[in-house]
Amino acid sequence: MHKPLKVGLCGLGTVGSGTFNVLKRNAREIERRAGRPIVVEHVGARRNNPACDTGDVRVSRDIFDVARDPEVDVVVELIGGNTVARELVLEAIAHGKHVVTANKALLAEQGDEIFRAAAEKGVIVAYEAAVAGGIPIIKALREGLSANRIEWLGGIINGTGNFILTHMRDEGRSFEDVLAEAQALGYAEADPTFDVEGIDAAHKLTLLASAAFGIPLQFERVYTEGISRLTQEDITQAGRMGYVIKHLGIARQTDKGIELRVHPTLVPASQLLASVSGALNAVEVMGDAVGPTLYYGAGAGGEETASAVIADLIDVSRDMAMPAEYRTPYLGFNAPADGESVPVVLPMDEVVCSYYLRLVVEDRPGVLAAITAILAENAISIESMLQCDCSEGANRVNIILLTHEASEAHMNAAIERLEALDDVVHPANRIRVEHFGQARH
Ligand SMILES: NC(=O)C1=CN([C@@H]2O[C@H](COP(=O)(O)OP(=O)(O)OC[C@H]3O[C@@H](n4cnc5c(N)ncnc54)[C@H](O)[C@@H]3O)[C@@H](O)[C@H]2O)C=CC1
Ligand SMILES: N[C@@H](CC=O)C(=O)O
Ligand code: NA
Repeated sequence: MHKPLKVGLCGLGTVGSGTFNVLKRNAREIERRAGRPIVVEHVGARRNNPACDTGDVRVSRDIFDVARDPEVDVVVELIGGNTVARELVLEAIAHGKHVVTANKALLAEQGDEIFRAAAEKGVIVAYEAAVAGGIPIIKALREGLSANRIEWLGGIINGTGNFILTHMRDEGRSFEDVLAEAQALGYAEADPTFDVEGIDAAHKLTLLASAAFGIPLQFERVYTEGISRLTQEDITQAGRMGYVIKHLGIARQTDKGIELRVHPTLVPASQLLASVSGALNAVEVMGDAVGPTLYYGAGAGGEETASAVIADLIDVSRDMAMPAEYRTPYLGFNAPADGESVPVVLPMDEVVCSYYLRLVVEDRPGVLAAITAILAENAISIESMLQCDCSEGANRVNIILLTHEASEAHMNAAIERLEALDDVVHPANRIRVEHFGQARH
């Protein structure tokens, strides 16, 4: 029989305990796939986790003992964050270990350093679990779709955010109440502002965009807006107009550069993405040869994410004996040839899309004319408009507009002038609109 692959498992929280348990439960199946047993040799954990019986496996309180253990072939980093986790991963690499991680914050922000160190040592760094949890989207982009020029991808890549929006819409529950439930279920990041302010989705989009377009990791260039300012009123009004509000990550190749953006988005209720509920994720990818493809499933959760961690372990087991230059590149592409350029990220001001705008206004003659004049002066044409009651009293109404495509710069300029009107009583609620797959003008 082949020698087992010996795993050093660091972090025994939601994903760590899920990984331990699935490795144990499906040991026979995994062994037949990997061609040898995959066994946990050494666990690094601050404390035991009642969800997981480590039996006679060696457990150290100091995770660096795991990274330095000569018996360990591959270190699985599941502690999260990007301080100690960075040191742990670099230490493991320095000791010649392969690494599997679910840590998108670490790779999106410090991936350059980590992949460079790994390349120098000839070790694998695998991260399927870092994007969309159990959905094999990194595998799809790096391998399954590798014949294609990717035109765009977009999707729901934060389970906590989608869980919150789903329950706010379907049950009218408050943001705080649903967030607390997502935390209790183990979906949220240690700091849940990463989920609700879009940072976690921006980390994931950074990794997706590099794997899709062969561009460097550029987390700092992702335009990032979260869901914390969305109102129940907008969720309801969008529904009345035939849309669902989803928090999306979008990366699109255009003639001028690559759009990289994360924000709440109106999606037509008839589209598949609109019906993705709860902590589920879905990513749609458009390849020039294959056309649209859709990847759907669990984006968060212990065993769900463990599924991707273990798939990476099986890949490590198969590929570690292969010369490094024949393995799948970390981000799916080899470095560009000398003199070959890669596309740049498009500044947000130059992004073009359609918009939903909700203005709360004093119900006085002339207000509508003033609004439409400002939009026209900024080259923004209106697709449809709705005036309806608002909850702020009889003298105030909601004006809701859907626009045709306009540039972000024009929309920003228009909003500034709209908000300066005496009769507009609040900052405008602006939500971008996407019709994936339909021709753009
Ligand atoms: N929870 C989920 O659904 C998903 C999580 N991830 C990622 O997986 C990673 C782990 O997430 P969770 O399991 O949810 O977190 P968690 O908070 O449940 O578990 C992390 C564990 O690491 C331990 N830990 C932290 N620092 C340590 C140290 N210095 N020494 C020893 N132990 C230490 C903590 O005590 C905790 O038990 C994160 O990078 C997260 O972003 C990725 C996909 C889904
Ligand atoms: N907090 C994340 C966990 C998975 O990456 C999420 O909610 O999606
Ligand atoms: Na994944």
